[in-house]
Amino acid sequence: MGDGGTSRTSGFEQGEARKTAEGLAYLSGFGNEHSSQAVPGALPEGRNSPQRAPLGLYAEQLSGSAFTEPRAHNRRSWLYRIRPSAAHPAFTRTHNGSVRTAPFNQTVPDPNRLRWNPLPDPAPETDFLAGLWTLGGNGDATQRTGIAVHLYAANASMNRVFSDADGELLIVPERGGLLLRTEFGLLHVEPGHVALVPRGVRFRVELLDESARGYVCENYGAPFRLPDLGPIGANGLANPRDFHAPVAAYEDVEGPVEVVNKFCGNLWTATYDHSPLDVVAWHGNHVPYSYDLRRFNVLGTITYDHPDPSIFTVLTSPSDTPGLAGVDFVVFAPRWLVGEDTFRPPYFHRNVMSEYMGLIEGAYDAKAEGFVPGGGSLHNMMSAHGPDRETFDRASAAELKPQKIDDGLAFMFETRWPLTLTPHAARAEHLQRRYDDVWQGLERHFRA
Ligand SMILES: O=C(O)Cc1cc(O)ccc1O
Ligand SMILES: [Fe+2]
Repeated sequence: MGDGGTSRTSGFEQGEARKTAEGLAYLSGFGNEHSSQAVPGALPEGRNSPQRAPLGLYAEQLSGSAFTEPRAHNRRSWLYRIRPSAAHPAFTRTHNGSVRTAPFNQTVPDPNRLRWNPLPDPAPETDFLAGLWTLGGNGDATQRTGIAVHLYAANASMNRVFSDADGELLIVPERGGLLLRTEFGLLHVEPGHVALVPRGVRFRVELLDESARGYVCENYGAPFRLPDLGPIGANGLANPRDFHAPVAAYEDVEGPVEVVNKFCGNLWTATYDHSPLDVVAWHGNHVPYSYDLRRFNVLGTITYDHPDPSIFTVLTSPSDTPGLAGVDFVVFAPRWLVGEDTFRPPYFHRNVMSEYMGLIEGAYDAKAEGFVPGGGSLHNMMSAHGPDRETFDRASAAELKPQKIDDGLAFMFETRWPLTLTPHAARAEHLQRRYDDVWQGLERHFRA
């Protein structure tokens, strides 16, 4: 059991947030039954709901799965808090900003290969929520299927609290460190790390640098889990112990706090008379977590051929068909390439799955230029893509000695359903107009 410190101030100051973020304690392990208390004795022993919870706290269950789902998939946590979550005034609609939700049907699904530059810099005082910009998605949030792909660009810490009833949020920072203050405690993530906030968990994002930018996969479907390893064996890819959950830390703040709730595609707001980040102790397995992508144990060929990128899956959200993911989160991390008589970069391909890719740092081995950190590409179902001309020419002639790829960190959200764009993504200034050209000039070399 981890003992967290109490956090009594909201710590909106950037310097203060960084001081708080550095040296945070964590609980380790993916999917564990964790428990934590910020004050000794706050966590009841031996039962979840004593007649009177310790220290005058309120006991409350937060369910991430139906009560009746099989034990292996059952997710819930028990929270011991200063006020029950039920103590809040009515929510009223507020503007959705640039956040959109499935079903996405305002544009026609596009078979073209598409690529975007990074989002333009936000207006002053843009927090994480105001800076969320939906690229597109699939499925239907009310049916709990599919995903949305969002980007964010922010230059101010939130002084409000957000929760998403529609799905879990996988946050992939590309620029700027973040301190996530959640009901369960604090998580510090930097570019190269990811954070996951489960469905319904309230949190606030504070910036640790002047500005922050990144990507979000909002997953309406089954919660992300670690992929099965099959013949790989008992170890490898993302190792469970490298996932960090927070230790309990609470705000004892009275006074108006704005809480924004995303529900079935719309943002709703209410002003509470206290901070809802007031959980003093908790236990359970429906918890936020972070993961450092550089801890990923990259596996690959040691003979020949380029393995399919499913071997780089960090997390998967299964659908109702075995092996067919609602979404996989895949990372292209630094690694050695040693394949003999092999075209080593990603091959030319057409995929029944749809691929959204982003770049956290450096370059990606299939694209010589144009795919830049903070930008993204979409190769929808069956669209033909692969190495650009320059990469093809270079890799076809390269001397095949062992080569370390260590100048980039890219990722993919790969989903079983095509992604439909929001109108603002389809018309964006930063959509590259001539992406197709990267495959121009691939010459014929055929000789019969
Ligand atoms: O399109 C991409 O760059 C992603 C990708 C990478 C790879 O190594 C093999 C197939 C694939 O779709
Ligand atoms: Fe691909």
